[in-house]
Amino acid sequence: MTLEIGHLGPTGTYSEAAALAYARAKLAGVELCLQPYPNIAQTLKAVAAKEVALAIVPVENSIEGGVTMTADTIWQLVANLQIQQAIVLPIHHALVSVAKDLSQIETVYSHPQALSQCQLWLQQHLPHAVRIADNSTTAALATLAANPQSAAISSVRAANLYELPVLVRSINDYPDNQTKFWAISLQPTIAGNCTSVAFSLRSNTPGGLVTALGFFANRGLNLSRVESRPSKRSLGDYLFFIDIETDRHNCRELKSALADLDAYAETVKNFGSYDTTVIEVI
Ligand SMILES: O=C(O)C(=O)C[C@]1(C(=O)O)C=C[C@@H](O)C=C1
Repeated sequence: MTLEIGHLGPTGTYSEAAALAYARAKLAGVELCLQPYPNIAQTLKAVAAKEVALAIVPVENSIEGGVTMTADTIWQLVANLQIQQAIVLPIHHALVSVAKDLSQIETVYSHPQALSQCQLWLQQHLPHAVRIADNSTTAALATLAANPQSAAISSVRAANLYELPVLVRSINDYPDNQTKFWAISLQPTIAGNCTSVAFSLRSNTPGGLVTALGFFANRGLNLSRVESRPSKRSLGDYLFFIDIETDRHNCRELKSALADLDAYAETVKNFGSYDTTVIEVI
């Protein structure tokens, strides 16, 4: 049987590299069919619509923080998306271009996350180049061969796939650049060292968030991430995304904390419990 895995395309993205790393670590012997999608929202919608069995999407970067399209889309989709695994990938950006040197480059294309992760380098080395946000780090690569005034921020792996020269290697502003991806499907997940939940509150009142987080603190459950996103209903109204450290010794506490949160919050979405695989080299 072939397993269809959706990821941000076109081919060569870090999301595709994460999908391949996940498959090597967890799906040995399974026949794969990788499906590139034009953006992260469409990748997640493809799992919800059962077009693909699994999607690999970026969640959080060590320099730039949360990938907002992923958080917003998993909250909005009615389907009960479940995280099967987190995959942490090292991210080493390169400047890819057929230009002879930097002085020829007028435009730099990339995903907004990658442009932000290299902003100090761009400011120092290409202060006059126009930065153009694209759907992915590889979206512009097919156009670069004929265009020496343009460059893209991409991986060396992607440059090789598109047979393009790497003009400068390792241009991210901080060398320890990592992005966490989630492998998401409709399969329920109940065990793992992290549980991800999102919730909205009934009203914006003093102590509302403290009360919600207290359900976990009072039971000795540690949170490893708290992130807020606008609810998009009104200015100052937020959704909260939390990651809870879990193991087989605290599942009773987790269950009762989630029951309290369910009763207290307006809407709660539980994206499941899962483990993390850290990839050293891609
Ligand atoms: O554009 C890509 O190559 C992606 O897979 C997306 C993405 C992201 O959204 O964070 C993934 C990893 C890097 O942090 C930069 C871009």
